Amino acid sequence: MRVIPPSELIINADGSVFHLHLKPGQLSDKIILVGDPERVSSVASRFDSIECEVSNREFHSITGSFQGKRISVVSHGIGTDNIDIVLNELDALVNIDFTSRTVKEIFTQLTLVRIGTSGGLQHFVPVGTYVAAERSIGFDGVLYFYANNKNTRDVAFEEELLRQLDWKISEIRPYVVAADKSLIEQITSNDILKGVTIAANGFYGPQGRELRLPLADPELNKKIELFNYNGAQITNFEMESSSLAGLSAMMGHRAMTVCCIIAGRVDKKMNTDYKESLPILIDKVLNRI
Ligand SMILES: O=P(O)(O)O[C@H]1O[C@H](CO)[C@@H](O)[C@H]1O
Ligand SMILES: O=c1cc[nH]c(=O)[nH]1
Repeated sequence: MRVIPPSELIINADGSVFHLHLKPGQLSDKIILVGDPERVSSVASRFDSIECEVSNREFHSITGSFQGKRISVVSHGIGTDNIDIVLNELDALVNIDFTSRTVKEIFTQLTLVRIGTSGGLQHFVPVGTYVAAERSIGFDGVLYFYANNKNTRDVAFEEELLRQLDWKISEIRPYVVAADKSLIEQITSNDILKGVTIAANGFYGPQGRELRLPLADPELNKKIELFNYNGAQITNFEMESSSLAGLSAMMGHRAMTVCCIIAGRVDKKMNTDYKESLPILIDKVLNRI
């Protein structure tokens, strides 16, 4: 059996995992992920009891009980690269024996729902809408570093994307992955829109925002808005759903992202008071996970 060396799976002196500072046993198999460390407290404020709370860098975790369900809420910060850290460490906490440093014989499946904020890309996705990423388009490259990533990707969708967007940023090839189908059904019910979400590798240029630096392809967002693949249109921008869905599928976990639209990129509207509309989405997810 392969023993994973200390430099590859880094375990802190207190027995916790390197970045998250969580110890095996402190994590539930039902996990709510959020970007903002403060949002962790907002989710946990609805818990009936708190079992543990741990914080390191942007990673803030609370495990507790909500209406008889043991749930962990973990913040991941911003970006798909952070998801690589969080997913690998969450998976290690349940599927690797920290004493023997070997992969456990019995697999534990995690259910992960990311609750985020997002920019809307269609008139039918105005500020205030809740959108689940049934499919994600990754502008990042995280998935490409893992073997057999092609088995998880929708290559036909990717090729159509390159064609319809007349893709000019040749140094990057966007990839397409699906969220867990059964989890999408469980969480969306009939009051959350199922969409196609772009996980951009930045908030400004990669989402078509031009401040001082000109864009490599100023027409890209227009083409994104017009894209249509067998009736599916691209609904929104955020920054993590692709690597979350892709890595989870490769590891055998159930994962999805649901976002509250706070920026209307088509009609240029912005809701800076989104901290009002997120609690409603948090309650929906807590009740359905
Ligand atoms: O509100 P969160 O969960 O952080 O999600 C969105 O907001 C951040 C950018 O402002 C990115 O992380 C993006 O994915
Ligand atoms: O426009 C937006 C709003 C929130 N998060 C994003 O990534 N983009």
